[in-house]
This record gives sequence, structure tokens and C-alpha cells, in this order.
Amino acid sequence: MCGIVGIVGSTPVNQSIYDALTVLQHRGQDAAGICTLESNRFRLRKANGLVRDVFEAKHMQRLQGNVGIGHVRYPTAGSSSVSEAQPFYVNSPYGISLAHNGNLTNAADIRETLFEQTKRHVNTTSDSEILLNVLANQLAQSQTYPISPNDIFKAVGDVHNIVKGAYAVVALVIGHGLIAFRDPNGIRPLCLGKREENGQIEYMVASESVALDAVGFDFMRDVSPGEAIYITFNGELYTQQCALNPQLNPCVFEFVYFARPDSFIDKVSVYGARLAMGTKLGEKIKREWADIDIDVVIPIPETSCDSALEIARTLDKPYRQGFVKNRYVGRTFIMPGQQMRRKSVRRKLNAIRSEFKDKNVLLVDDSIVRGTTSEQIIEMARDAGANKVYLASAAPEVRFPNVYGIDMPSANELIAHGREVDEIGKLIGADGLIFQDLSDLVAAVAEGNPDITLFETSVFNGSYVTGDVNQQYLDYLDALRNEDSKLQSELQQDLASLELYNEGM
Ligand SMILES: O=P(O)(O)OC[C@H]1O[C@H](OP(=O)(O)OP(=O)(O)O)[C@H](O)[C@@H]1O
Ligand SMILES: NC(=O)CC[C@H](N)C(=O)O
Ligand SMILES: [Mg+2]
Repeated sequence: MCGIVGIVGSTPVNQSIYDALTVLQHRGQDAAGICTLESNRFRLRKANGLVRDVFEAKHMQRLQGNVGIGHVRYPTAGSSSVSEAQPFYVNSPYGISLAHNGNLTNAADIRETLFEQTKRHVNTTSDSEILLNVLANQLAQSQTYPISPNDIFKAVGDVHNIVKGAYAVVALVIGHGLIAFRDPNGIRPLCLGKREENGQIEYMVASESVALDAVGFDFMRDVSPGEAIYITFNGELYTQQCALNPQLNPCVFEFVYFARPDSFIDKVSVYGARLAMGTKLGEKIKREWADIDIDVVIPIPETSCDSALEIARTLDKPYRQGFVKNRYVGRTFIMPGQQMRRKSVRRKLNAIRSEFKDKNVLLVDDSIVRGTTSEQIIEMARDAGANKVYLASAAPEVRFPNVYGIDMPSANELIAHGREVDEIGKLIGADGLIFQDLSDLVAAVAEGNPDITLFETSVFNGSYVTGDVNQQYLDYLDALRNEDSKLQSELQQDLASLELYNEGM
């Protein structure tokens, strides 16, 4: 999913950006980067790995400056090579550094026109580097220096007209300020906060409100779909709607899985949404499984815990933490490669036998995507002596690829693709399987903010809000990014050792 952060401060921002990235780590575990600006020079450190491993004391010391941006990466385009870690940098015009959460759906077309029309070369296979070059090219159209807030907003409006897909973006423009914007559908989250430091107002933008909490910024508001925020390095804040037909369609999967429960996205408490998902699924279980005898409700940690608690309450059954999570293993779903994901489930979760022995257990997960987790967990529950093993998913069947920043490019890799519930249940070895209805999932999230009338729900119903995704594009994406293709291209990347990036230290 990727997490982004940007701060315009009046004191050094390196530590605040680092701390913010650590609380956004759940959005991307593959690479991390920070770019600060000191005396008109960018300082950049990015590498593969977790935040705590990427930034050593020597890097932090060199990341000087009172403004900066940061990124944690979960690759959904290009490769996972270090050369595609973010922020990206381009030297003209002015010197721009950019970090992006989301995925462009017309990156390949733009790559061609960028070269033909502007002679801009994009050196990696990352869609984010393309986005940076589109922004740079539009900023270069302005004839005045320094460019005005209106010029900045005009450039962002042009970007909206050129790129398609999902994008929440932060960028630093030397000599000017920090720009942040969200795509016209608001698919990926972005919020704005401020704090007062020595009598001066400092601003921060971040993927999730939890990042503001962690470094002492007060939440101001969500960035609107299509809107751009421009904060000059003197601390002046300008905002403007830059899209012609903005319409909020936040990704519903953020609420199911990606975001942290203590975040608010588009005024919805992620925790509250997960509780409501549990209540609604609990009611469905009561309706449809009246004759099934359940002794205990057990979550599959960690994301499903909040929903499972509500399911147990609705069913009036005990809730037990029957699986212990190894806190040193990260999220398995966002690991690159199926082999690594498979191996990690058993390293991550272990059963407490007494909670399973001779019991009919209802396991709860937030979602079943490739089925990697559920298949192994059901086996573990049986090994631990369970009598019957039922499984409930707080999200509906994931049947369609995601093109907006979740790495599910291939329908064939999704366990529910082309399968009915019974068949999926058999494949993962469950005695019974039940999914949330899509209408209930949407209602559960919308309870938190009834003003949201539309959600991006393509993985459940195949309806893509940007209107440009057809079967031809999905076939192209599948061929490009299915497991086999990714393995091949990663191998080639290794051989080429394409480590051309401006580390600056
Ligand atoms: O069907 P799958 O392909 O296995 O994907 C779904 C699983 O992956 C995620 O867990 P993950 O381990 O990533 O993170 P968590 O600890 O936040 O639950 C999610 O919560 C499900 O458990
Ligand atoms: N998950 C994301 O937001 C990824 C951002 C970008 N598409 C990349 O692959 O680096
Ligand atoms: Mg999980």
C-alpha cells in the first residue's frame, strides 16, 4: 500500500519523519526513504528494509533540514529493487523530490508520450517516477520564477488530466515548498495536520492520522479528492480543488485490512468500521448458521481481532486469543512472493492447544485473498485438536484484481476467483465458511461517515471507478505482474544490478 509523510517545520524534521514512518510501517515493509532539504540541497536516504534498519544514526545525522518527505514501500508496480525505493528525485525544473502511494493505470502510455513530447527519460520501471516526471513537466510550463500558488495548482490540475489511477502524493520543490495532492476519486488516503513549535505553525501531511498522533501534530482534516495543498517553506498554507469532477471513492480495503485501527480515514474510525463489520457478520452467522454449534470464537491475528470480538459478542460465545503472534514477523500479505508469504504464516502464528482441543472453533479473518493464511491456520487448528473448524471472513470474496495500489494483479492467484463459497471452503479445508456481504461491508464503513456514498470496491465486484480498466488492461497486468513474471523480472534486475539512484551520502 505504501505510506507517505511530509513536514514543513521550523526545526529539524528528520526524527519526526522517521517516527511517522515507523507508525506507517504496516503499509509497506519492503523499502523506506526520507528526503530532507537543507540550504537548497536535497539529502536523501533510501534502501530496502524496515524503517529501523534503513536509517542508521549516520544517515539521520545527515538528513538535515526543516522540511522533508518520507515513504515506506509495498511495491505494486515495477520491481522491488532499491532503485525503485522512494522518494524519487528529478533535477529539472527547480529540483523536485516525490513520494507516492497508489498505482497509475496508464503508466505505460505516459512513459511513451513523456519521451516523445518532452524528451524526459524515466530510468526505472516505477509508475511513481513517471508521475514525478509528469508533475515536473507541468511545473516547467510556468514562465515566472518563483512560481505562484496558482501555477502550482494549475500544474496539479494538469497532472489530474494526464494520469489515471490512484495517487496520494507528497513532493518538495526547491525554492518553493511542499505540494501534496490526492487523486480525483480520493482512492488512497491523505490527511493534514499542524502543530505549534516556538510560536510558529508547522504543517504535516500523512497517509493516516495515526502518523500525526505519533509526532504531536493535531489533525486538521482529510485532503479532499482532487485537492492540492501547497505549503511554502515560509510556512504559508494554500489549498485548492484542482480536479474538474472530484468524487470521493475511498478504497474499502483500507478499512478491511490496510490501515491501522487507531487511524481515522475520511472521518471514519478504522477501528469503529471493523467493529461494525464484526456485528454485521455476527448477525449473518446467526441467521444462516442457526444449527451450527460453535464453542469459541478465535481471531487470526492481528487485523481480524476487532471484528472477531464483535462476532463473539453478537453470538454470545467466548472470545479467545487461541493463536499467538510472533511480534517480530511482519504482515505476510504484503510480503513480496508467494513462497515467502507461505513460509511466514507458521513462523508468525502458533496455536495454544487448550483453546482448540475437542472444540468447535469459529476462526475469524479480516479477508481471504490468496488463501495462504486460512489454509495453514485451519490445518494448525486441527493439529491442535479442534473438533470442527469453521471460518468467517469480515470481507466478501476477493474475486477481482486490484489496480490501485494493492498487489493483487492476477485474478488466477485469488482463491475466490471463479469459485463459489463451498468450493473455497473445501480448498482451504474448512468445515464451514462464511463471507460478509458487500452491502454489509459498505454499510459498516459508511456508518462512520454517512456522507460517503461511494467506495472503491473493485476487488469484490470488478467495478473500477476510474473507468479506464478493461479486460485488455487486466490481461496486460496479469502477464506483467503474476508470480512467475515477477520472479523472472526480479532475477533479471538482480543480474543487471540497477542501483542508479541519488543516495547523496
Ligand atoms: O488469504 P491471504 O492471501 O493469506 O491474505 C489474507 C491474510 O493476510 C493478511 O494478514 P497479514 O499477516 O498480512 O497481517 P495482519 O497481521 O495485520 O493480519 C490478512 O489479515 C489475512 O489474514
Ligand atoms: N503500494 C503503493 O502505494 C506503491 C506505490 C508505487 N506504485 C510503487 O510500486 O512503488
Ligand atoms: Mg491477517
